[in-house]
Amino acid sequence: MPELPSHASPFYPPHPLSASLVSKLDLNNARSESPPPGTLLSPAFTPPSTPGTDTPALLREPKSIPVDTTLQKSPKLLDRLPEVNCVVRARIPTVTGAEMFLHLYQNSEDNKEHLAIVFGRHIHSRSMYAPQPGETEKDRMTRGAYVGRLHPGRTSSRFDPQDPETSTTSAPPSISSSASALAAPLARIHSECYTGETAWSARCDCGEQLDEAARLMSLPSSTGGVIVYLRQEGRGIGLGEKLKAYNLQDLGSDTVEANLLLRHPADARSYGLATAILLDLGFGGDAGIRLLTNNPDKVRAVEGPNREVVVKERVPMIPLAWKTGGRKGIHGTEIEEYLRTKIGKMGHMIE
Ligand SMILES: Nc1nc2c(ncn2[C@@H]2O[C@H](COP(=O)(O)OP(=O)(O)OP(=O)(O)O)[C@@H](O)[C@H]2O)c(=O)[nH]1
Repeated sequence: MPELPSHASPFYPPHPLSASLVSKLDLNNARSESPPPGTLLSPAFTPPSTPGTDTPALLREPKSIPVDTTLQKSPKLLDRLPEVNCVVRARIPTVTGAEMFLHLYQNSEDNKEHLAIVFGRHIHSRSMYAPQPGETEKDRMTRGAYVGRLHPGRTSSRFDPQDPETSTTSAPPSISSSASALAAPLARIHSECYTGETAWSARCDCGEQLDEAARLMSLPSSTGGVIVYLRQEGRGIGLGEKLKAYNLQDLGSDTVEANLLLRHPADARSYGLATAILLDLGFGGDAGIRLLTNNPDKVRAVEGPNREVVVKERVPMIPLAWKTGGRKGIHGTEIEEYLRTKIGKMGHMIE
């Protein structure tokens, strides 16, 4: 096996045929005179909105409610936060035109790929920027540990002569040192929902909430923010068990009863990983965050055992159908029942 750079994947060494294939197909210079047939179009060219449907084009900052969690009964939290390490980061131009940086984390608790979806170039992961032994500048840029923007020919991860913002600093700016960070930054802790975010389910509003969080964090007036995307599908019970819960719901149970019938807690999630990721991204300390949620348990739990992160304000996530008087958003008996159970049995604060 040839010597590979430290960033090379252990599983996929470059295939000798790949270079000749690229030149044969002339992929780098592909220019088509006529549009490609519909059958060849990537889904990326078809409807850009996620199953949550689009949210209204309001350019206002969201309304938020001051929060004082010291008055709240503390939920059961781990004594210590888990360790997290951002192993790779990349810029993603999105279908709405906004740009975000996807951060992929490893952690000391499980083997899942938890993510942080970061809006704003001033928000940086500390673990990502820490130097690694023996790495080259190319290695650093390949794993995403650079300031500013990558472009062909760039040689330094720390300075970019083409970008004055990077040329005078050796460390990435932090969110707290950013002059524009007057309002507490927005944060959402989002739990994975394959059905609602990918498979067009109208049983829940998860896809819609993800869209709305991203929209708010990319408003021109926004100071940016982060969506911590935790892989705790089905409120922590996993997709297989959630699908069983759906069948029990079709047989007459609500979402809480279905979990209990399957011998799971009503909600099996925890948020220590989210707290640790927020800290890694510089969201700790008294400056606080504005948390996008309706879930009262989440508000205190996200702060961590010693209030390492402070939730200053809560931004309610109002279902789009309610906000638009039924003109947009998800409709149906299932979503109504789902929201009714969240309010009635789980105490969600959906005004
Ligand atoms: N067990 C179970 N999980 C569900 C069901 N519908 C959605 N989920 C999961 O619920 C999680 C989202 O939680 P919600 O209760 O909708 O909202 P929340 O995160 O507690 O609160 P918000 O921050 O206000 O969104 C995701 O992991 C979904 O996969 C269901 O019928 N049963």
